[in-house]
Amino acid sequence: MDSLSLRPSSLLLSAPCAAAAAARRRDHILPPFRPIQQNGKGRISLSIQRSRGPTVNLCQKFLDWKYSYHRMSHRPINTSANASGQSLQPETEAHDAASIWKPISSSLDAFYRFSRPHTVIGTALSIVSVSLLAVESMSDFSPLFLTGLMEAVVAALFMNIYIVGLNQLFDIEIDKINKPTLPLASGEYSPAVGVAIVSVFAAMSFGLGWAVGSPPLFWALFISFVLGTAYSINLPYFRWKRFAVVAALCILAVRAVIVQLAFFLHIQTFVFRRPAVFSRPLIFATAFMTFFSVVIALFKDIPDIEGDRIFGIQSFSVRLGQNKVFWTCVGLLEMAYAVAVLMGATSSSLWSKSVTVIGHAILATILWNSARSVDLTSKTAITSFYMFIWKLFYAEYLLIPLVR
Ligand SMILES: CC(C)=CCC/C(C)=C/CC/C(C)=C/CC/C(C)=C/COP(=O)(O)OP(=O)(O)O
Ligand SMILES: O=C(O)Cc1cc(O)ccc1O
Repeated sequence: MDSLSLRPSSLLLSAPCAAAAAARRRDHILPPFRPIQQNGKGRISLSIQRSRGPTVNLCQKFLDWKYSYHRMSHRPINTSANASGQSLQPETEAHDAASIWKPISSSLDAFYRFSRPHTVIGTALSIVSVSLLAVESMSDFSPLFLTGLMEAVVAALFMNIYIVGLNQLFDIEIDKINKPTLPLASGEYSPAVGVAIVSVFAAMSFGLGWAVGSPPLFWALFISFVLGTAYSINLPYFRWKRFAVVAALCILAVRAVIVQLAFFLHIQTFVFRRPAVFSRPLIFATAFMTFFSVVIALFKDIPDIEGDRIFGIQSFSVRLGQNKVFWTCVGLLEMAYAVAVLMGATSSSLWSKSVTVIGHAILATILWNSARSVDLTSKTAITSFYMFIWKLFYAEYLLIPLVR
């Protein structure tokens, strides 16, 4: 099973050939190779495709050198006995410790990449932040609140890992071009391992959601599961990521509506047993995150134009061009900051007014200055700006509990 019944609808070139050509054009320092494979002897081997041009030979030489250097630097030096013949052993022990630690650290590293940490941080921060909107006084910081919050965060993170993991399972071939370091695309995880991880995380999320017994929490998990599945899965009428507007609506529904409303309701009605009241900061958070979700949905595809085009994903960047989408995203975020400044200015609380106005004005300025210096011809520069947008997303959730 190479990827889960992925059938690119508009293949102009044969996928492996196109992948090799695309990889050659990428501004990654990577040779045009097929996925990294473990050859069973612990050595990483790369199966080079078709032509072996000078770049490939250079890369192969570099990798051979790196491998032999790696082996040399790990070769144990015999210090098992000193001059008087006494046994020393530390090198063997150090070698054993390294051979135990290395696979553990590389599995942790692969799982870290598989979990798409920028989305995990966003989910955790957003749920903590909207939960704080339900806090009315210091006495609300009770073990009851902390338990309810922890349950919601953990269940949502499990679902987050299911959603992003399922996406990688159905995108193995696309990610070989767009995101070759993801563990399914690189071959570090087999599809069977991917299926096992996503199944376990979906089950743990629903198990926890069910055990907690909070209707808003359970529905939040269920709707996110349905939308996350429909977004990626390759079945008739699904794989909504192919349609730019529907794909953006899925992300908007979860990140703007469900996260704000359902997680607030979980704390407000299930944990605190208070009536549902949609306060000004909650409405602000939902409106602001509507802008932000659209920006994330649009922006995440800007660096991926190559693979998306080959596999028939009609993203906005594929249809309109990277430059247009980039500046639309910057414009949308600047508009959201302008609305936030205006809304802060109308606050009746002086400290909240100051924090909201000044905080958003600073973020808007930083965004503008950073956007102007991005080299739109470099995939690395666009990707790093995308990660900067996630940092603005985190910063927003630090400001939201201060909005009154
Ligand atoms: C459970 C809760 C409340 C939150 C989960 C938080 C998440 C993951 C929200 C996103 C909702 C959603 C429907 C996401 C689908 C988006 C997805 C998996 C995008 C990846 O899209 P690609 O275009 O394949 O991007 P990459 O190339 O970066 O993989
Ligand atoms: O989480 C999200 O809001 C969308 C998303 C963005 C991304 O860069 C990778 C995965 C993903 O789900």
